Amino acid sequence: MWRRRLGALLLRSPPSSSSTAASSLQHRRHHLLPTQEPLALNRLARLFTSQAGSDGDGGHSQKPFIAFVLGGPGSGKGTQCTKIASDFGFAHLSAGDLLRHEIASGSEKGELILDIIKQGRIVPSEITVELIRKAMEMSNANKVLIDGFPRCEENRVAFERIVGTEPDIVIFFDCPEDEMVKRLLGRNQGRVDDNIETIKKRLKVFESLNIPVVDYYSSRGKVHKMSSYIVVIRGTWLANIKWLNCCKRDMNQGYM
Ligand SMILES: Nc1ncnc2c1ncn2[C@@H]1O[C@H](COP(=O)(O)OP(=O)(O)OP(=O)(O)O)[C@@H](O)[C@H]1O
Ligand SMILES: O=c1ccn([C@@H]2O[C@H](COP(=O)(O)O)[C@@H](O)[C@H]2O)c(=O)[nH]1
Ligand SMILES: [Mg+2]
Repeated sequence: MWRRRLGALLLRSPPSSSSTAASSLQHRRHHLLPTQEPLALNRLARLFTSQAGSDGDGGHSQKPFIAFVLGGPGSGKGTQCTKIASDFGFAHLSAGDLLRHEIASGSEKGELILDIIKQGRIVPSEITVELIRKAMEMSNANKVLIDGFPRCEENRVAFERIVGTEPDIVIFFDCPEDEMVKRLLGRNQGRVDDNIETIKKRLKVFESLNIPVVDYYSSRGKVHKMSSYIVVIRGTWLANIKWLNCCKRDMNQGYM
């Protein structure tokens, strides 16, 4: 009963088909793996609370449990990571936020980073990996979500070489392009890259450079593909009605 009420609360209006800048972009779906249904999502929740060292005591010498969180721009990585971090006790390290902090520090590196972010390109691996490595060390956490990294194969190789480990899992938020554009244009956080020109570039970079990283980890059985329409409430993943309808349609079309 409570689930049904929550489902109703999560009901959102269907996407508008108006001729926004978003609608000119193709709606693409990635078919690397089937998107997981709600019960399967809760297996991930169990993984977080069992295998992921939840009984650790913080100050430890063991390698932390690492989850890379990937997805296109605006797919909801930051939003979901905030919830996962508070529900499951993960440290949340956003690569984009670390880069923005570096810009805010006024360093010389920050100027280079700002220029790259404005163009929707990828910051050199040594810079990003070093920021992540330091943040991991400072957090001293035994469970870490690394949000929005690695962006490309070169990032991935640099992380594995410098930090000396692979992620335990990769969470991939699958989101249609028109939804991502709509979310980014409505985000309203004053980000220099939330404008349609940069968004188009970020989407191209995502398709050409980030998807190969997801493919690589898929081939190693590490990817948990999730719908970007899910929400996490008190440790339980719930799908909203719009996503369930989307799944039904996909099943009818033989996608799942
Ligand atoms: N499930 C959702 N339904 C609707 N809007 C959402 C959902 N998840 C996140 N949003 C909104 O979409 C916008 C983008 O979300 P978020 O910042 O989490 O994305 P992101 O993947 O971290 O993006 P970026 O790669 O640009 O950092 C935010 O305004 C957020 O509130
Ligand atoms: O590993 C990374 C992460 C981010 N960038 C650059 O920052 C922006 C914004 O990142 P978000 O994750 O969307 O906050 C991204 O478009 C890249 O330009 C990066 O180079 N490497
Ligand atoms: Mg983000």
